Amino acid sequence: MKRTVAYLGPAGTFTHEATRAFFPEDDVELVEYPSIPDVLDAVDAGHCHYGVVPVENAIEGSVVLTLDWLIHQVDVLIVGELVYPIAQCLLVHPFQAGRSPEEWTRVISHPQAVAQCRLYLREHLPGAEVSFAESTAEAARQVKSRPDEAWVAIGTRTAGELYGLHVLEEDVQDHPNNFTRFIAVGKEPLPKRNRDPELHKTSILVTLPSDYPGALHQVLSAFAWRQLNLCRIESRPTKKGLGSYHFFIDVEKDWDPVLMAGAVAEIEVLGCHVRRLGSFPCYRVSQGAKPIVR
Ligand SMILES: O=C(O)C(=O)Cc1ccccc1
Repeated sequence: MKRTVAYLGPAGTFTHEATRAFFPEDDVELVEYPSIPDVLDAVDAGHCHYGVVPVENAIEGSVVLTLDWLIHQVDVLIVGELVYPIAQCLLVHPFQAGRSPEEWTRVISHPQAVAQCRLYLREHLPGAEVSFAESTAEAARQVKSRPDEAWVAIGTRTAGELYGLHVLEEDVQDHPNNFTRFIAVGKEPLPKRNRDPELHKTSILVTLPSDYPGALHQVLSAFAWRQLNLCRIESRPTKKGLGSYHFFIDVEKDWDPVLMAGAVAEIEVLGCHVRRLGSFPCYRVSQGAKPIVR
């Protein structure tokens, strides 16, 4: 039976490219979903074996919809990570391609993509109104559906090819070295893979019992004295009141019954609630690599 993988679609999103790079095998069927919550729900409900969503971008930071949906709405494991290069392109309908910069009336994209190009848009398309779409390829589809409008989508070169749009400009993000971290989620860990990962990580979600001086310091020291390297810590509101947070903590270590289990047990003794989000292999695609979407 083919394994199914849900991704933030439609075809031609950055997530689509990242999903293909993470699952290049022929016996994997990719299934598009229109939003990040739809991908996570599809995996949680057992409609797909795995799902891929963006979680963090080098310019814009966390994709908070992904983090919050993981915390509050679904019970899935993080089973893998892929860091993928992001080159934002301006895509326009071929009928409109001859316009000058001040004539574009609307820019459409996913909020993360818009945020990665804020300086560029202020300088080069100041007259354009911004509107948001659930994904970059959805924005491309909207531009394609209105040949009479001077609209611009921000997205992948692949979307330009798939939807027959003209690539007006490439690499319009405000900073070079633009990468997004994508996670693969599932109900079960991935079977052993034949590609060696760059490293393994463990993600946990820690909720402090109450706020007292040094509470977070105590949590962090459980990792520090075991020489466990933390590569990310991110707080999100518990939604129960201002000043109350969950902490996402990524540790550069696969799960093990001594060091990792010991650190988690120590944090639990402090009265914290700890949810294990997964231990997983991490991969990276370098800048300039050709997408393998098909
Ligand atoms: O995958 C996409 O195309 C998205 O719309 C989400 C996104 C946006 C910008 C960078 C990475 C992922």
